[in-house]
Amino acid sequence: MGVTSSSPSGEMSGAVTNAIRQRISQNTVVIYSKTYCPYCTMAKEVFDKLRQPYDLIELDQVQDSEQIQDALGKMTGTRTVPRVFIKGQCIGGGTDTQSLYKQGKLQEMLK
Ligand SMILES: N[C@@H](CCC(=O)N[C@@H](CS)C(=O)NCC(=O)O)C(=O)O
Repeated sequence: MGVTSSSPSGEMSGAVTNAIRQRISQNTVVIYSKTYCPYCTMAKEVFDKLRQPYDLIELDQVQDSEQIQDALGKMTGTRTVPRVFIKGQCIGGGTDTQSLYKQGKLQEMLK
């Protein structure tokens, strides 16, 4: 994310939040995930089925993951993974993604 760990915490969290905002505004679908998380797999499988590309951040494989999760918690009200964004809006986690898909609402959101 290009953020140094030596930044004061306020500056750091602002930079992390800005980086998330930039990412979700530049990609139709963004998934903040962890490689071993079954709910994350559930969300990824839905978009794979739809052949919908997504920007994927595996938080167990990046630096600053705690700060990113904190920022996601503040932005979306939930700190768990996955955090799934469509067109800049958080649609929730894995169960939410699957439920929206089954109702056909996810497909509508992607149009
Ligand atoms: N109901 C949530 C459950 C998500 C959940 O429990 N995720 C776990 C990982 S499998 C989590 O975020 N645990 C805390 C953490 O990894 O920081 C969903 O469907 O997304």
